[in-house]
Amino acid sequence: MRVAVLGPGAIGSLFGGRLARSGVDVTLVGRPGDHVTALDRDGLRLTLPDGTTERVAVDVTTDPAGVGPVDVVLVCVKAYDTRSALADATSLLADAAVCTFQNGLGNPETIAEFVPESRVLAGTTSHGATLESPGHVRHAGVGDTAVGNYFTDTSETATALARALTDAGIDTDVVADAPRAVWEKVLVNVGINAATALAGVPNGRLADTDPGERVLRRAVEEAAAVAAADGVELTTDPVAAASRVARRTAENHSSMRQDLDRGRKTEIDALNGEIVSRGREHGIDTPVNETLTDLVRLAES
Ligand SMILES: NC(=O)c1ccc[n+]([C@@H]2O[C@H](COP(=O)([O-])OP(=O)(O)OC[C@H]3O[C@@H](n4cnc5c(N)ncnc54)[C@H](OP(=O)(O)O)[C@@H]3O)[C@@H](O)[C@H]2O)c1
Ligand SMILES: CC(C)(CO)[C@@H](O)C(=O)[O-]
Repeated sequence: MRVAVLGPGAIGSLFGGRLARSGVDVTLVGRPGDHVTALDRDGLRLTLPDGTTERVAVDVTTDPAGVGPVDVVLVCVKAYDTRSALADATSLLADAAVCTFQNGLGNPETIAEFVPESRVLAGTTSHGATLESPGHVRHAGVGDTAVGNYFTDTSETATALARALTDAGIDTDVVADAPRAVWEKVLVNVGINAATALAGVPNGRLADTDPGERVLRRAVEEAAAVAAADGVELTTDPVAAASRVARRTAENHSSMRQDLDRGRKTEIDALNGEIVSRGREHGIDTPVNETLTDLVRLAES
């Protein structure tokens, strides 16, 4: 299997590095900058959850046209970069299945603007990765990963990708209902990310304080109503699931909190923002998500 990783940041470098280390033919496709320069010069420095660091030789380029045909493109840019990254990399998409491991809603639909729906895969991952410095990524936390076809029945490519990731040390399940998997992760992020970013608290405060618990519950309940209207049948209680993740990651600073703290753009539009716009389409009021979205946009501005 030939793989291209579009967006070799934290999660893209982790997945790409693990695949390369296990012998898969993988090319990281990034934007010019210090990180890509360091990857090209020194390989990837990957610090593992046990604290050890290894160096992995990786093929990296800023020129998608030079990569040649691939079987799978892993889309690992932030949600707000999906469309422009794919538009810059159409040469990679001729025959490839394109798989998103991004957080948020709307990524598979954006990918489907570039390839037929039968080639759109979507996954979720609870692994945690952090870009420590150019060329250096820390695998901060181990978690579950799932992948499946988003619009059609499970393809051989989805199964082969799950096997390749599992062989590379990223245990990956094939899911028949990828939209549900994506939504279930979104419901966790909708409950945790904006609230922790705005309040400046670690995730655990949303499970062990009354105001935190209230904001999480209201945001997730609104989003679950939108999921139901979107035709998604949840298999778990989404509020309990989000609270469980908040407790399990009690000391973590959510990705949105880190983004706001560092003055970076957040993925609010693909998370709570998408709940608000889909809610409007279905005639469902989402005042808590609307307020969280407005406040994060205000903080970003
Ligand atoms: N990190 C995690 O632990 C984790 C876990 C689960 C899910 N996710 C999801 O995975 C996605 C990526 O997150 P991340 O933390 O890995 O973000 P990140 O570290 O910011 O990585 C994104 C990478 O994409 C690159 N990029 C942007 N536009 C590009 C383009 N046109 N062509 C090529 N590369 C491009 C960026 O390059 P520049 O350096 O030039 O900006 C950056 O290297 C997000 O949706 C996130 O929610 C992350
Ligand atoms: C699970 C999660 C909320 C833990 O911090 C993570 O997905 C994040 O920060 O985006």
